[in-house]
This record gives sequence, C-alpha cells and structure tokens, in this order.
Amino acid sequence: MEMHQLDRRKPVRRRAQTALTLISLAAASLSCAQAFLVQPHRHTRTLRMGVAAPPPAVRQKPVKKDWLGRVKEPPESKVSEPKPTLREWMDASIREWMNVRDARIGVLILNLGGPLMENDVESFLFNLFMDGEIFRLPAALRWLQEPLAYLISKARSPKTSEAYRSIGGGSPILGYTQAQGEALTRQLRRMGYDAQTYIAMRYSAPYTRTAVTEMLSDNVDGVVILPLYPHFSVSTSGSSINILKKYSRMFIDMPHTVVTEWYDRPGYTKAVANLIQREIDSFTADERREGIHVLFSAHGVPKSYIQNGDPYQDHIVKTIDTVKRQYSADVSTHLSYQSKVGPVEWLQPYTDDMIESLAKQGVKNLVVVPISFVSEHIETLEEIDIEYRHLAHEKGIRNWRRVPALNVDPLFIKDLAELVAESLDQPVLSLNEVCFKKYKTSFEQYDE
Ligand SMILES: C=CC1=C(C)c2cc3[nH]c(cc4nc(cc5[nH]c(cc1n2)c(C)c5CCC(=O)O)C(CCC(=O)O)=C4C)c(C)c3C=C
Ligand SMILES: [Fe+2]
Repeated sequence: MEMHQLDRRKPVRRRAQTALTLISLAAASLSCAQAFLVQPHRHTRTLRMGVAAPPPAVRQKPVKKDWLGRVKEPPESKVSEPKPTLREWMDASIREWMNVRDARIGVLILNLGGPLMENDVESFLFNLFMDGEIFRLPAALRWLQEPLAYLISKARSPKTSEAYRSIGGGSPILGYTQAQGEALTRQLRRMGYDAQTYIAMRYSAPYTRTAVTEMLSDNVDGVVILPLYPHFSVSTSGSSINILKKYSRMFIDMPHTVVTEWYDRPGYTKAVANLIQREIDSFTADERREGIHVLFSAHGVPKSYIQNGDPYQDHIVKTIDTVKRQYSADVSTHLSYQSKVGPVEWLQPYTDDMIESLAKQGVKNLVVVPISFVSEHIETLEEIDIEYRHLAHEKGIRNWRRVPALNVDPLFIKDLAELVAESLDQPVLSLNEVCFKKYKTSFEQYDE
C-alpha cells in the first residue's frame, strides 16, 4: 500500500525536480551574467529581504566561489577562526544573494538627547526618569517607576527649564550630534567606505526606532553601533543599547557590531590634550609662575553604580591618565564629578566642592575640562560656564578657562572614523553579547 502511494507520487516529484533544475540553471546563468555586467546592485537590493545571515556565534564560513561557480577553500588558518569580523559577516551575507562586495555601512550613533525647546523639557525629563538605568528602583517597587517619573519630571521641570532658558531655550545637543554625524560620514567616504550615519537619541527625537527604520530602508549591509560616549556606563551607552536590543528583531538578519567604549583612542585623547594645551598657553608668564591647575570635570553617576561593577569611573581615570601625558607637565591635575541629581551619594569629589577647595588652597588660575562630553550641552554651557564660573570667581579664582567640547574637531572625527573602520576587522560584538555577557545591562525592563 505504501509502495503504491510512493509510486504514484513519483511523476509529481520528477516534475518538481525538473522545475528545481530549471530554476538553478536560471540562477546560475544570472549570477554568471552579473559577473560580467557592471550592475548597480542597489536597484535589486530588495532581493535580500528575508535572507537571514547566520548570527555570528553559529555562522558557517562563507562559501567562496570563483566566476565559474567552483568552491574555493579558505586558507587553513581562517577555518579555525572562532568569530567572524563584521566585514566577513557582511561579505557572507551579501554573497548569499549576489556576488558583490561594495558593502554599504550604516553607523548608528547613540546619544542622550535633550529638549529642543522649553515646551519639551517635561517630556524629556519624564523619558529620562522612566529609564531604570537612570532612575533605579528596587525590583519590588518597579511598578512605581511611571508615577514617580511623572511626579519627578513635573517637580524638576521649572528648575531645568530655567537652566535651558539661560542657554537659549533648548539643548544644542541634536545640532552638534548631527554635525558630528555628517563629518563622520564625510571622513568615512574620504577613506573609501560607502558609509552613512544615523542618529538615535535616548530621551528625545530622533528616537531609536526612527533611526533603525530609516537605516533599514536605506538597505545597509552592516551596522556599526557607536555610542557617542567615550566611557561606558549602564546609565548612558548601556541604556541606549538596551533599547536597541529591544528593537533588534527589526534587524535580525543584519550583520552588526557594537563599539562599547573608546576612552583610550589616540586621536580622541590627543585632540582633548591639544585643546587643554591651547588654554594653558593662554596664561601669561606671571600667571604660570603662580601655578596653573587643570580640573577635569566628569558627569557623575551614583556611587552604587560603580560598586555594582559599572566601569565608568575606571574609563574616566584612564582617559585622564592618557590625556595628561600629552600636555605640559608643569601643571597640577585634578578630577571631580558634576551634575548630581537626587539624594543618594554620587561619585566624589563633587565639582563645586573641588572648586571651593582649590580656591581655599590659593589657586588663581584654573582650566576646567568637561571630560565625559564630546559636544556642548547644558552641563557645559550652563553648569560649568555659568554656575561653576560664578562660584570660582566668588571664591577668588581669578583666571578661569573652560576647554571647549570636541564637537567636530578634525582630529577627533578622523579618530572616530578610524575606530569605525577598525571595528569592521575585529571580531563582532553583538547586542546580545553586550547585554548578556560584557556588561549585563537590564534591558528587559524598560521601554523607549
Ligand atoms: C557621560 C554622560 C552622562 C552620564 C554618565 C549621565 C548620567 C546621569 N544623568 C542623570 C540625570 C540627568 N541628566 C540630564 C541631562 C543630560 N545628561 C547627560 C549626560 C550624562 N548623564 C547629557 C548629555 C544630558 C543632556 C544635556 C542637554 O544639553 O540637554 C538631566 C536633565 C538636565 C537636568 O535636569 O539637570 C538629568 C536630570 C542621572 C540621574 C544619571 C546617572 C544615573
Ligand atoms: Fe545626565
């Protein structure tokens, strides 16, 4: 009975086999034609949709073929390589649908965001305090996150609005981030990459979902995820990566790698040192004889974060160690932390206490360096330039200098571009690995 049924299926199977053979022949001749024709592959990019590139951990080696379709064996050393680089992953993914190599790279820039105008302050603060990486409640009280975020943002918004009003009514962070993104795109293109940058802000538009949607509709072949924070903290890069992890289903077949931190980059640290040196050089010979003090002021985080393993403070200290080797040795260097929020203890010493203490010691010439920020925003323009400057003068520090943020400093942008390029040739670090292995963020709890 079974035999009979099988026999009756044979002609159907034969027809299916013939159809398959015809399809493969057509596909083979198409790929041969493509090898000879100069094809603008972007027009056919939709072919790729739904083709899942294998995730890095289980990825098989890409099958390399010559123009006749013969399989080329990879060199022996590469066979044993445990993890692919992003470049290899992109290559493999592209080769699955077409024999082309001019990969388009999306660079997804992550930043915090800020209110564009005064009316946005309350919703920006609400988003910020809704984030469990910023405003951490014990597990049993997490159901209070939303009502508390609502109350705190309402209560804080008059003070915060006043601060934004004093710098023109809104945060300049989006404008600077866009300028940095455009400069990075230009630099990567000068270096020969078909790259495009996209901006994902954490607490204000353009949000992560928008950036990812835009990036996918541009048909990028691979993504480098680049937080614009040199130092990793779960409260900044970690929080943005959490949200991205939530949306990672949107680019499940998209080769990607995460740059988690870049606090020791040569171009970044040199660019900061150059800006400090410029301020040091602006002092007169008499002022130099009096002594010059350089105060690095980093955005603080609650002390408990560091006790729970956040590497932020360690990264800050390492940046400063590298930077201070690159400017005049005859100045004194200090570190303090600014922007404390709420009643719990944050990293110490606080910047206002440090300024008072330096003034008490008789310091007259002070250079302040905002070290955790790479563009101007409220903490540099209001907190440092207005509040701390006023305090310093009041306490007798006569000569106050503030080192500008890097913004689009050419040396810095070039270094960021090199960082992106280098990340293509390093073993990929996936979102999963960052969230579950490297830093163990708590992404499952929170929404954008
Ligand atoms: C490295 C940078 C930053 C760290 C670390 C960070 C931690 C952190 N911040 C808050 C609370 C607030 N931050 C606010 C604004 C703000 N913070 C950063 C950077 C870091 N924050 C930026 C870039 C900005 C936006 C600046 C702009 O121009 O808009 C605010 C809003 C302003 C205010 O009301 O003071 C709050 C609040 C916490 C609690 C925290 C660590 C847990
Ligand atoms: Fe902050």
